[in-house]
Amino acid sequence: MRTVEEHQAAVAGLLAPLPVEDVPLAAAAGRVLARDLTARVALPGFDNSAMDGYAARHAEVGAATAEAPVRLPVAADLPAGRTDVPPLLPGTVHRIMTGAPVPDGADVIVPVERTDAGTDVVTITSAPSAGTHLRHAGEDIRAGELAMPAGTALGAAQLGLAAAVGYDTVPVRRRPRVLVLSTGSELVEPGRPLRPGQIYESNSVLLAAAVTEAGGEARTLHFVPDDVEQFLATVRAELPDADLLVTSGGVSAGAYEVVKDAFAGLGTVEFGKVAMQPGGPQGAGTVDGVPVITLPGNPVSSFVSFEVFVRPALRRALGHASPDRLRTTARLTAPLRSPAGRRQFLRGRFDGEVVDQVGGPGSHLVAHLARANCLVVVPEDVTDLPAGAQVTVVLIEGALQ
Ligand SMILES: Nc1nc2c(c(=O)[nH]1)N[C@H]1C(S)=C(S)[C@@H](COP(=O)(O)OP(=O)(O)OC[C@H]3O[C@@H](n4cnc5c(N)ncnc54)[C@H](O)[C@@H]3O)O[C@H]1N2
Ligand code: MOO
Ligand SMILES: [Mg+2]
Repeated sequence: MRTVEEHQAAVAGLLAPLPVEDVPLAAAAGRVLARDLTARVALPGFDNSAMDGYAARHAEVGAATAEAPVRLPVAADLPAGRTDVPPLLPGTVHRIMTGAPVPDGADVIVPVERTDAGTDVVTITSAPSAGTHLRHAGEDIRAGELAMPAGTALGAAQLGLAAAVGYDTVPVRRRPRVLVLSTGSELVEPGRPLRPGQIYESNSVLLAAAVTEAGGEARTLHFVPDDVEQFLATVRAELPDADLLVTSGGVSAGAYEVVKDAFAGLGTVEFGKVAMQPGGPQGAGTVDGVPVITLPGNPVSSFVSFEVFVRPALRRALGHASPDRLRTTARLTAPLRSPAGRRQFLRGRFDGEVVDQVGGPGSHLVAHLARANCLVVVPEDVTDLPAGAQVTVVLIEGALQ
């Protein structure tokens, strides 16, 4: 039996880093920076005002009070965007807006609230200390400095920074094209009538969403019954254009294990057990040179297997600096038991401090899975944990990451 780490390594080894492409910023949310990005300009690009008010010399306005105000002529008006900024001559102020360049000679911005807002002559009734409300060129980042290293996940803030330092496109790795194919003669398309013994097919949509969430491009093939010919015909038609095929079902010990049977004499897919629960039966390898990962069919097994094996491999291929989910520790609200020799990935609800187990260990408990926001990891050598014990939790809900 393989360890979780051994199978993770086998799966990760199937997927090479994807080619790099330049993508417009507006289309780059959720992508991963493939190369270091250096700042093309400093931020701020020039000394500028943090407030609407008056650029002044502190020596001339610092003593102003309501009883003894300072009155000075307004020599220039500096809206944001003004590119020709005259220097500040002694005995004058410039009216200035937030973001406008600070004129040479000014060493303080007096906010408009501390004045009578005059446009020709201004009366200043108090002034902040020297240097106040000035934003200095390069204090955020200097030109030529590393803005973001390769591997940075591009969210809102990161894309904002890329634009602010002068990029209209970013180099990112191509999204992996992932085929999703579920198997099972009991499966029926959701929305159709069910006959006794049939169930709605749910792994396709679950796995495709997981692929998308991991940064891949999912292509869902219509599920097939436990029929080797039909399975292989479907796979063969689509495989050449894919970076990865993920299947669900048909890999255990039954008489109709379609995935196992179909790949038995084909390619390099090896089937075996991994010391974990759920997600025991697994397979991985290549078919016609294309990586194939075969997940067990129980919905919770499929989900957990994707989390543990497929997601990190996809994120590595995408160049993510952090292929793993956020994990932390939590205290159990109730005792739990776990089989020896297998790492358990129980479903839990974590509130930032303690974790409740959600449902039992059964890998068919899909309603309970949907209520969980974390996986509770119980190591292979731990069989009993009392209430209050510290456990590792892996956060699986977007909102908590
Ligand atoms: N004798 C043994 N039986 C089983 C073993 C074992 O070691 N010895 N392992 C069990 C474990 S653990 C798992 S997990 C499952 C894995 O089975 P398969 O990968 O072969 O999957 P199936 O048999 O096709 O289905 C299992 C289960 O999941 C339901 N299912 C499958 N696909 C879907 C889908 N697309 N949408 C919704 N539900 C699906 C299916 O109806 C079955 O109930 O094997 C155990 N058995
Ligand atoms: O491995 Mo199965 O995935 O325990 O239910
Ligand atoms: Mg089976």
